[in-house]
Amino acid sequence: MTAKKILEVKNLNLAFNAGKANEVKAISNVSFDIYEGEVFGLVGESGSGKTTIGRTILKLYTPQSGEITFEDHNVLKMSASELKTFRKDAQMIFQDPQASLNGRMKIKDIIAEGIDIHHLAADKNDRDVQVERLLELVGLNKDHSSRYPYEFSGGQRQRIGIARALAVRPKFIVADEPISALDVSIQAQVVNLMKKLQKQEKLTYLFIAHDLSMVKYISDRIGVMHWGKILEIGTSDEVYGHPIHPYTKSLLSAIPIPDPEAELARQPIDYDPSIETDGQKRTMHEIQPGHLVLSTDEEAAEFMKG
Ligand SMILES: Nc1ncnc2c1ncn2[C@@H]1O[C@H](COP(=O)(O)OP(=O)(O)OP(=O)(O)O)[C@@H](O)[C@H]1O
Repeated sequence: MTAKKILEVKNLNLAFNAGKANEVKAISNVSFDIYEGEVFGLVGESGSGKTTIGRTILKLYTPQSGEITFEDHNVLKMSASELKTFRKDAQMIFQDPQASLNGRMKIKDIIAEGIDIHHLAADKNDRDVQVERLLELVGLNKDHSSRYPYEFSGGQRQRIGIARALAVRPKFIVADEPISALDVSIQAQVVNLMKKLQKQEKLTYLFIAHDLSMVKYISDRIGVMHWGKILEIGTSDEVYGHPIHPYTKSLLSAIPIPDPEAELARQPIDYDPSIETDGQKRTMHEIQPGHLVLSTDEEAAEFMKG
């Protein structure tokens, strides 16, 4: 991992329907950084705010407060030309490849949409060549470029979604639960492909997932979310090997173990969320180098002893 930050998120707050009776505080004071060339995994149960963070970073939602910096540019205050570059550099891979591909468009036109918008092809032939290269890159047959999405399986459609994201040669990708809609049998293939492409194309990912084993496998560092807050951040090995926050401990204790004997002995740990609702002020404390936990000063001192 290089030391240069590609993305900095500071004190981000976002509420849907702000000020109304149905207000939902989706992100509360969230801060984290992503370094160039790393995979940062965001895990947490459904509704914890993962998708909202991903979409806010890509400027699809506007937060009430906070800062987002991408390659030293303030994302929330970009000029039109900065925004155009940002829209090329930062891409998204969606959860449901079925819903995210326009069924009436040929694969080659879906993949080349960004190439056309950003004028990245010299001519029609160059466009075709680029699409063929992308199809091969994601493990699909280049002769299938004139087919339609319905002619492909779920896993193949997600490969098309990946090719579409890569077409504009991005630097950063928000992958929002890219495998959750796929058959378990092909989830690993798609994650392996994403991992290979990340290395090969020197990409940085924000990888959103609630499947903890996949996120551990692909991520360099992990942020654990609950109720709109990031509770713990650390390297995958640290967070999985030495979880500190009671919520992370509980989350990890719920993962089934493939070994039958170990599975029988597994003790799920209950979580008492009063640690989040007692009204005390909590900030991120570095308990171990690079391993941060949302806590009061007293809790942090206890965690450090532990
Ligand atoms: N457009 C919206 N309008 C109102 N509330 C929303 C909207 N989008 C999300 N929410 C709410 O914001 C909270 C966070 O949702 P979000 O989708 O970010 O969670 P998530 O962790 O990504 O969940 P999932 O894994 O189910 O996608 C939830 O309470 C959700 O109901």
